[in-house]
Amino acid sequence: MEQYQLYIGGQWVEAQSGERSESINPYTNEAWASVPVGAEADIDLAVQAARRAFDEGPWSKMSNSERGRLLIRLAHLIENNIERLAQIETRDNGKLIRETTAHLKSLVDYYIYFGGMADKIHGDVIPLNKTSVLNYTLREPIGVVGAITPWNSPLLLTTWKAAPALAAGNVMVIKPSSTTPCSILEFAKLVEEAGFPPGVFNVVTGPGSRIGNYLVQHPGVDKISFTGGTDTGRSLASLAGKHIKRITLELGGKSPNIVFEDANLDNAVMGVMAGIYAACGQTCSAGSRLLLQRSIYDEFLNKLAERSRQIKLGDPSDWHTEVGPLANRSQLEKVAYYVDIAKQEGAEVLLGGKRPEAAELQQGLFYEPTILTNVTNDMRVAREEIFGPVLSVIPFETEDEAIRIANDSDFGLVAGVWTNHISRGHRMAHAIRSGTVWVNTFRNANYASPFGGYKASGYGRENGLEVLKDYTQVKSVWVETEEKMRDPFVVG
Ligand SMILES: NC(=O)C1=CN([C@@H]2O[C@H](COP(=O)(O)OP(=O)(O)OC[C@H]3O[C@@H](n4cnc5c(N)ncnc54)[C@H](O)[C@@H]3O)[C@@H](O)[C@H]2O)C=CC1
Ligand SMILES: CN(C=O)/C=C(\CC(=O)O)C(=O)O
Repeated sequence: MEQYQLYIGGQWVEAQSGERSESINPYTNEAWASVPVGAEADIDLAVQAARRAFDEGPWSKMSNSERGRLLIRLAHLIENNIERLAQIETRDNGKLIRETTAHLKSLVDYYIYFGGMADKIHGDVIPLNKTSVLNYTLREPIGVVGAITPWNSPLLLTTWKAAPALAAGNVMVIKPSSTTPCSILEFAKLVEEAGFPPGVFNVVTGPGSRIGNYLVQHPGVDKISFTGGTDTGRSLASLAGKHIKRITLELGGKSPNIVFEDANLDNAVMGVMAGIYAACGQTCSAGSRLLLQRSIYDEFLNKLAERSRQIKLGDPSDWHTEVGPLANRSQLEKVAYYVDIAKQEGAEVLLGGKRPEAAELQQGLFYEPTILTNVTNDMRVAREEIFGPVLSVIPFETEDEAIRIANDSDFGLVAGVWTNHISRGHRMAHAIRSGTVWVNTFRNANYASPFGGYKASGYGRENGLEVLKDYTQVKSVWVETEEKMRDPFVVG
């Protein structure tokens, strides 16, 4: 059994309570690691360490270039540990080794990109119509960032916060999901090895409803960055509001994948599968509503169902596996619950809709790739995030109807559009109310391209230059060169 500790102030420590819990491998359904159960006292220690690091430690005295070099050194350490970290995340989360490895390779690029950005974050000199005054702006770090991260892609989604936050000069207290803490704790070992000063990067594991809440309300925390469910995001936003605390929210989705009759149907089949079966559907970017033009409805569904039946479920650490287990038992139960609701609402199960029967899949938290038909957009299964391999198929006749259905959602995270009519692709991209639209592709992400939601999918952006707005604050400096102060009773 692997043993982990909290990483606070550059030290590896037990939780103040001494309490520990086990992390479960969702493929074997067995405990494989033991981690501390942090509580409020541990958050206090981590925030104090982060505050000290930001307010008076060597980090605050470093040049931007020195901070950038640390991030680039971290990138190279990740590069030397890709296989080990990928195996740990696959063991902790059940994500395919082919995807955790791809994620880890991309993390190298993230830390190089933001390491290179660290000494290019600056303000402006403002040209005024007053010659006696010099006015310039500074773009400064916000301070202590509390990052609350989810279980579906722990290292990737923690990096989406840590790389820009550290590049901008902030310090961090990370609260990973209590169901998948291990890869983040392993990652903290590389942060330590890279030479980040004590207190710059702290990890406290434990129940989000207890210590995540506490972190949001902590007076020593200046900003919260959250990725997770919309319900949790909603309660955190209201908590942050009470404390006038900045918060960015990367929340859920119920995203449309829209296939027109003029699409390359074979590519669209792969794109729909990427949207709903990758990561076993456990991604905010899941294309969980297939909007299918009626003229190709039967032809496309037959192609999709035939390929879906061939999907290889199995051991996520096997490179040939295409869909692994769900990440935790409550997620498996949630998926099964929504399929039951769908049936009660009149949906029909074209494929899957149950746990697999194969003997070798009984131990793990598996659910069959599922296609639901006879779905209308007002059904719960078309309106609520399931976060599993469950596709709801909704037909449409015209482009306008497709736009109406796509936008008829509380969410607005991503959308896919499949058409060989390029002007239609652009029209759809402009008409759909979501933070990302993919045309003839699906589930692309990159360190240089901003990602985030419209509507109930959250606010703020991660990645790209855009993310700096969420990890810096602007100060305006005025310097008067006139000897004599002007009229004190009139604004300058
Ligand atoms: N948009 C996304 O990337 C994700 C969406 N989800 C959605 O959320 C649903 C619930 O999954 P959960 O694991 O419960 O996600 P969650 O949103 O509750 O958990 C995400 C993170 O928030 C923390 N957390 C939970 N409750 C909290 C609270 N009251 N205060 C502060 N932190 C809190 C958790 O410990 C975890 O670190 C999923 O079924 C899925 O629909 C879940 C994970 C990621
Ligand atoms: C952005 N995201 C939210 O859950 C998750 C990702 C990136 C993606 O799917 O595009 C992931 O889990 O890989």
